[in-house]
Amino acid sequence: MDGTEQVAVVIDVMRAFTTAAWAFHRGADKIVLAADEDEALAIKACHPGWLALKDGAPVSGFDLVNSPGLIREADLADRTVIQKTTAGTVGALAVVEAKLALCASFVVAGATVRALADAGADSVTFVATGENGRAAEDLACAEYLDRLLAGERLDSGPYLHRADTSPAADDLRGGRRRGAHPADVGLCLEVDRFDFAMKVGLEEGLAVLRPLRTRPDAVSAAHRAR
Ligand SMILES: O=C(O)[C@H](CS(=O)(=O)O)OP(=O)(O)O
Ligand SMILES: [Mg+2]
Repeated sequence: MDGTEQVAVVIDVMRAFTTAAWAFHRGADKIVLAADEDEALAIKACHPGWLALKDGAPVSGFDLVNSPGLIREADLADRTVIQKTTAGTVGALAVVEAKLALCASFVVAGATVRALADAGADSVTFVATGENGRAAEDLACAEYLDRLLAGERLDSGPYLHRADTSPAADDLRGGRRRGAHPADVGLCLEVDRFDFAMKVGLEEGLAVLRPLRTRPDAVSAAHRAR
């Protein structure tokens, strides 16, 4: 795609963009997305006071883990977090130059759709990040967002069920993912837990994720115009 023309929504339900939303809720000012562990640590070295977060088991040099259940206990007031994960942050970096790039999960679903409507987006590319784009929880969230954007009144139940029965959820419950909290799956399935979308863009050479407040009536206004 021509990155500068497109609107992209990058989805990682379990767990990058559920964790990111919780980080903002806990006060984070911004989240810098890093391509890998080395880059995350290099960015941290240049910015004393910034906190580094990665997926997997806790590792020396990193301050936080990619787990909503753990992040919800953290005091991140006015802090900058550098996030590196296997799937979500990699997907976001791939579309960071798009005209509008949002990072999404179920916890910011409604706000994401409002942000798209607010921007007048009539063509949206959804990017499922898990399992090379085949992750059931990400595809369920993408379909949910797409149908909401089309103006359908939806029961989230069937979409959440697909995510709840996904291999990722099974791995988390079974303790096969490192750096996890028992509440992680449940926290990833809280639809509209937060009222902000999350927008990523380039700032001084860094990919920066920030909360994006939306107009509550944006979707209904967009539908009236169709
Ligand atoms: O932290 C996660 O859930 C995954 C990595 S792993 O499968 O647990 O190793 O990363 P994400 O990019 O959030 O899907
Ligand atoms: Mg994932």
